[in-house]
Amino acid sequence: MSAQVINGKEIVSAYRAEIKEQVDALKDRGVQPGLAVVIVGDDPASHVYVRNKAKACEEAGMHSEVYKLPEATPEAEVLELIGKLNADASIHGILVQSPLPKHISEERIVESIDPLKDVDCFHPVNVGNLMIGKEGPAPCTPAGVIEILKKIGVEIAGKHAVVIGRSNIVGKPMAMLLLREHATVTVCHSRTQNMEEITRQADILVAAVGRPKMINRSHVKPGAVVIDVGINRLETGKLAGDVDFDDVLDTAGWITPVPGCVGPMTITMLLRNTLESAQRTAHTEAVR
Ligand SMILES: Nc1nc(=O)c2c([nH]1)NC[C@@H]1CN(c3ccc(C(=O)N[C@@H](CCC(=O)O)C(=O)O)cc3)C=[N+]21
Repeated sequence: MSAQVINGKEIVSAYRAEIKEQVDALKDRGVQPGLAVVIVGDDPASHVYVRNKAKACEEAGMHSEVYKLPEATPEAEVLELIGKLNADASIHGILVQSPLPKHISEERIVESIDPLKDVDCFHPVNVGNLMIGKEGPAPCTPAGVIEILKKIGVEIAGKHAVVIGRSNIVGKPMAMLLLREHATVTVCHSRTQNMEEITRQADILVAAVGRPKMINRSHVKPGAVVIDVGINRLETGKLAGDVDFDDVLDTAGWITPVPGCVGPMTITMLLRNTLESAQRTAHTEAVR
């Protein structure tokens, strides 16, 4: 038996159509959601992603601004720009693309963003709110994974979900969102012993390691849902996930392709977070 390959394109386009409807409804009330993306330096991959984000915004009827700053920009200048964007009523979401040049502190940058405009959900206030289950944004990649699981109709509650990776942007918030959905959650990482034994217990396996094709059939329980968060550019120029897709195909029950699933879904969640931020602003203004 072969796994069902999750149709990312279909899920993404349906989701974005729903977002666009809500954007149109908000525009009728005089508010156009706006996203500002700040990119410092000239990492080619970052520029591709930033272009994709701006394009997705425009297609959804949102306003988008991209600030491309040279590699040598002093941190103070980036902070000044963020200060302006924080105060700009036409901007509801601010995203500072990582990685940043070494002379700039990611921590100071993230903490300077107004938590209400933090559509990445990287600000400590939003990370804390996520931990205690408060309303607000969720980080785009893990939020996208949850939406994918819901769209294919797999039950999360009570299932064993194993997350491989413990980064602040994917692994940790992923575990938290799965817990919110009532999964039993295990987090594996580079120091985990007998990892295959653990991952083979997973009903839902999320790979967020950042190493191409590391996960193969020996890690996967027959019939498991395998979600591949990895986006690794190979020397050939091709993209590879963290999962060895061909090897796992006959074992998994469901599997996400790379490219074409978690990546575009991440951008879709960025649109959702920006929309919701704009909706909250519109609501606050209406009740004032
Ligand atoms: N502050 C910040 N927030 C981020 O969300 C953020 C970031 N910095 N830095 C970089 C990573 C990476 N990331 C991707 C988003 C979409 C695709 C995507 O759409 N990928 C396509 C392929 C695109 C291609 O061909 O390269 C796909 O998987 O099908 C990839 C990567 C967001 N990131």
